[in-house]
Amino acid sequence: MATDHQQCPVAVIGAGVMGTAIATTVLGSGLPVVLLDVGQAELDRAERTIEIQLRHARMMDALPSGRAPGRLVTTTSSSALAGARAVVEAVVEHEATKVGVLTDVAGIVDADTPLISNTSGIPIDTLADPLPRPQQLIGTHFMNPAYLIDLVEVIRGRRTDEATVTAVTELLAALNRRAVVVRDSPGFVTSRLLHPMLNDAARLVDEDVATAEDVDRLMVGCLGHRTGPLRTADLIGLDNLVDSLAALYERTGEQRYRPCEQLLAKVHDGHLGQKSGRGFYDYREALS
Ligand SMILES: NC(=O)c1ccc[n+]([C@@H]2O[C@H](COP(=O)([O-])OP(=O)(O)OC[C@H]3O[C@@H](n4cnc5c(N)ncnc54)[C@H](O)[C@@H]3O)[C@@H](O)[C@H]2O)c1
Repeated sequence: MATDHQQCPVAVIGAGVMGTAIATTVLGSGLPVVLLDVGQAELDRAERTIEIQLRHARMMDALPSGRAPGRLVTTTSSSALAGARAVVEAVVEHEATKVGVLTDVAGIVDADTPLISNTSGIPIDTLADPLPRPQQLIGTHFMNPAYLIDLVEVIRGRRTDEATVTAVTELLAALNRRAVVVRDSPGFVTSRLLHPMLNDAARLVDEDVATAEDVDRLMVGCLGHRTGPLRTADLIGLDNLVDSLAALYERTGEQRYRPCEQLLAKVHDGHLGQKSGRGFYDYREALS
């Protein structure tokens, strides 16, 4: 009997900030997920976080209504991804790691399975280059928190084919997500605009022009930002922000992308933002 591909799980690789939130979005839409990470501890934490995020998403009316959550399977073995409907790669923002993961999974899933990277800014064409089927790679830049934000930046690589674009926009529609499709370029649209702004905000604190609180208060109160750039940086994860800026700097040579000392020092000290309990702000009480 032929398998109905729509009923097959969505594979999510990487159970960090984004992989967990993407898994919540898919599960909350009633679709099954197989979530892979290299560490069991990350998977255990993700399972607990998904429970909380599902409740939060329902409270905020952010997911399709009237659907029972899909089934979650967690694994450290990539062979468990065989038969996936689509693969979403959400591992760290390092080109070699992403290419390794995508190459491995391309050899495991069916030949027509779309491969999706959630990279913040590494060009899709660069990631596609070493793959056996580069036409099946596409970028979906889910924003954080993915289970609350219904718009997704979709990046069509130079070689991404029409079937992949269609399969991925259909999948996003099943998640009640709207897509804006853009062309490939370092940082695409959102990271190219947002990341240097976050870097500059950290630089202002570095130069003692203003405190983190005052930078954010000005951006919220005067310019209508929702939370301010430094709270946003803490939400993203300062390690990921540094990696994303470094990836953009490496590809463009533009100084505005060079991670500033303030960010590098915080990452060096393990102050990664919300996920570690401290960043520009202190979250330890909320986490305890
Ligand atoms: N954090 C954000 O706000 C945000 C927003 C949009 C896009 N992104 C992008 O999403 C991706 C993931 O970012 P994140 O913030 O979730 O990172 P993270 O550091 O929170 O999580 C990364 C996860 O990947 C896992 N991992 C590393 N190597 C792996 C491998 N070989 N196989 C399987 N798992 C592996 C790690 O154990 C970790 O759990 C990055 O490309 C990032 O740039 C992040």
